[in-house]
Amino acid sequence: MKRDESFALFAQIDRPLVAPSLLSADFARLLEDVRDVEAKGADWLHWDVMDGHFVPNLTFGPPVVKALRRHTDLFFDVHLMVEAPQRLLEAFRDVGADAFTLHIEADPHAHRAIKAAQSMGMKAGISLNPSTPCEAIRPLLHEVDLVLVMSVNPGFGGQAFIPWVKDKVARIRKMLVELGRPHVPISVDGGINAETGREVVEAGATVLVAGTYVFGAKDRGEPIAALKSIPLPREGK
Ligand SMILES: O=C(CO)[C@@H](O)[C@H](O)COP(=O)(O)O
Ligand SMILES: [Fe+2]
Repeated sequence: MKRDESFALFAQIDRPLVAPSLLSADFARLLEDVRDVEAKGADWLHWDVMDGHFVPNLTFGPPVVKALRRHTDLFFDVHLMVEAPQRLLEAFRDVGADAFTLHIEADPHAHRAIKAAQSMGMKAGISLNPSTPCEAIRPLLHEVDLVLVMSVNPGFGGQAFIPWVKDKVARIRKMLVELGRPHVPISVDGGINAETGREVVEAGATVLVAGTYVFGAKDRGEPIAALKSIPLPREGK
């Protein structure tokens, strides 16, 4: 799916979008892995940016995004697990990030950062850790373009899905419906496979981020197709 198509589609889609998480790709073959998942039907690319402070891990930053931006027209979904994420707005805009998603726990001025990201032409997302209550993001639901619900504690790939996060997805979808914004995408991130993917889609998710499940497969086309075959619940169900 091309960069400029994906957000216009949320009011019409009947299946979730699939965002392979590059954290589980082979960093020595990043371009080959990106080309592979693109050819096999990935809708977005999910970038886990970590600073060693907000989470106890370090990954990649704008230079790596820039290097791959030249090779693909996929939508770049940037998940910032960093403190003070607003410092990085320009840097990620300049290298071609499409969505800038910050953690509510990382920024007491999250609303300012969201408005700034949008004014720079990026989609703005808000993310919350498993133990952060949904209420913490409620005021922002009026204005965000994307909600990223963590279904593991952020920092690492390959962790087990936390099942009670499904209730949070359902609560956030209900809040969005009540606000008259039913098509705002909810993305779920952590421990996603065909089974957990189905569960979160039933709860209201419309984007599935998957690292280990996609990049750990011999043929990445199989997990991508399995996630894309999950039907979205019909409206009014
Ligand atoms: O943001 C994160 C981890 O902090 C994720 O995007 C992971 O990369 C998902 O990996 P899997 O749980 O699917 O292996
Ligand atoms: Fe992520």
